[in-house]
Amino acid sequence: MAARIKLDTGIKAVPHIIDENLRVRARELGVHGNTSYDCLVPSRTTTTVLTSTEEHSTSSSSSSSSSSSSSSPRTRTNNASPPTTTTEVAEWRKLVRWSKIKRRREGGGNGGMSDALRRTSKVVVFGGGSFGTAMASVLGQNKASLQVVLVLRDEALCKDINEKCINSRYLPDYELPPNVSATTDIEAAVEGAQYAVHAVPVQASRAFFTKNKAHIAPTLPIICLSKGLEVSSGLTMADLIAECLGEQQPLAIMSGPSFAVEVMQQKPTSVVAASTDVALAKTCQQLFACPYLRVNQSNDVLGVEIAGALKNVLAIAAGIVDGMELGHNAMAAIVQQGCSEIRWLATAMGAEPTTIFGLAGVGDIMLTCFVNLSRNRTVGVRLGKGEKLEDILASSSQVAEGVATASSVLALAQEYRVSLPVLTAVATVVAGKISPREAVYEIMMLPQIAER
Ligand SMILES: NC(=O)C1=CN([C@@H]2O[C@H](COP(=O)(O)OP(=O)(O)OC[C@H]3O[C@@H](n4cnc5c(N)ncnc54)[C@H](O)[C@@H]3O)[C@@H](O)[C@H]2O)C=CC1
Ligand SMILES: O=C(CO)COP(=O)(O)O
Repeated sequence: MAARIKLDTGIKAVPHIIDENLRVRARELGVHGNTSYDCLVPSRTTTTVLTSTEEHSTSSSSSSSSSSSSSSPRTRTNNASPPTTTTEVAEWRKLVRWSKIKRRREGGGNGGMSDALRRTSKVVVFGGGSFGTAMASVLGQNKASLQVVLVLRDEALCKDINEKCINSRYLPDYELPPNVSATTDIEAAVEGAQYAVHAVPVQASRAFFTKNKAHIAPTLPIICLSKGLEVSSGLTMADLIAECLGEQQPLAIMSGPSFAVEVMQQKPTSVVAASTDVALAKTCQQLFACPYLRVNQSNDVLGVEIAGALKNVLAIAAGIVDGMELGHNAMAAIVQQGCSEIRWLATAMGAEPTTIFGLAGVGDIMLTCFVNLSRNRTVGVRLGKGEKLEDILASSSQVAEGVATASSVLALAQEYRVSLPVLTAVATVVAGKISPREAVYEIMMLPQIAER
């Protein structure tokens, strides 16, 4: 008997990751008669439980005959009686039991300490702005004996962090764990570090790596949090890091909907760690995951990076719509169009469409486009209200990566021959060539098209 897996909890690959130990354990738990333990995962429609034979015959009949609608899973679900409370509770318990077994086996994340965390004694964090500080704080909390060292440029801020356990410039309301410290001495900071977390803004990253290359061992894995494209080259952070430090540098990109302040408040958050090195992506999961932070894993580095960079540009568009008080219909239309444009460009570049629907894509797009905590959205709101970009940027001490990234998007659109009306409009507004009002008018006047 095999339940269809529909639940979107980030554990979609459940049948593949349940190994023999879990099969044995599942038998102990009284899950009978299965060669597959898919049944440990509840289906969204709890009534659609097909046997392997039924499932096979259903799929073959639907491929051979389109007229036999009575045998389609949809019809059968509709005809089935509604689930009883008992069924739901039983299904829920199966999920919880599966989760407990899995956690006990792997450790970390939601309880015990993971292997990666156990064998790590020091992590260095490049950049102590809001996000570098927030993620350093997660690491510090995950293991009390872990040394977490922030590399900053400002001695006074280092003193503050070391003496008061507070980053008074970026996150003044939150206390940092005592094992998080700060220094301006990168050489001392990287000494003995097993991982480096990079949270310097994209446009400052080349200068940072070029200046400090001599101190960064070619084997030191870099876990990059920065989201954007370098203006001068159009490069993603993965390409920029490879260019600055060499192709051999181990690298993972972490991205997804994660406001620094909510991470500090320990509010439930999910991100994705992408690397071509599966072991490194898993290490990111093990280092950062905790009861309030889920870390999915991916090997689509390009997709995660393009989605993370472009969502900041789209957030400026969403902000403009709000600043101009164009209404909810306009907001939904512009954000949907932006999602399509990001998918068109990313897939033309070789990214997986599923990544665009994942945490780094639609997940972060929803957060950044709809929530006022976003600095990129705030830039858009103020542009939409008629403020000048120079004044907006001058009044903020924090980075809004979408402003710089916008111009790189146009070069990519030309290179990959993809038309991106909304993202192009943002780039042109940011460049001061048209007003937000003109941009909106022209977007509305574009020819009517088929959806794709
Ligand atoms: N703040 C957030 O909620 C999130 C931010 N991010 C990304 O993380 C990256 C960093 O963002 P934040 O920490 O928010 O930025 P921030 O503006 O709060 O801080 C930037 C940090 O980088 C340092 N920095 C700036 N220029 C530098 C240079 N030339 N050399 C060395 N250090 C330099 C600053 O001193 C500061 O410590 C960005 O790419 C952002 O998109 C990603 C997820 C969430
Ligand atoms: O990337 C972010 C949240 O995931 C932060 O977005 P902003 O840089 O727009 O604040």
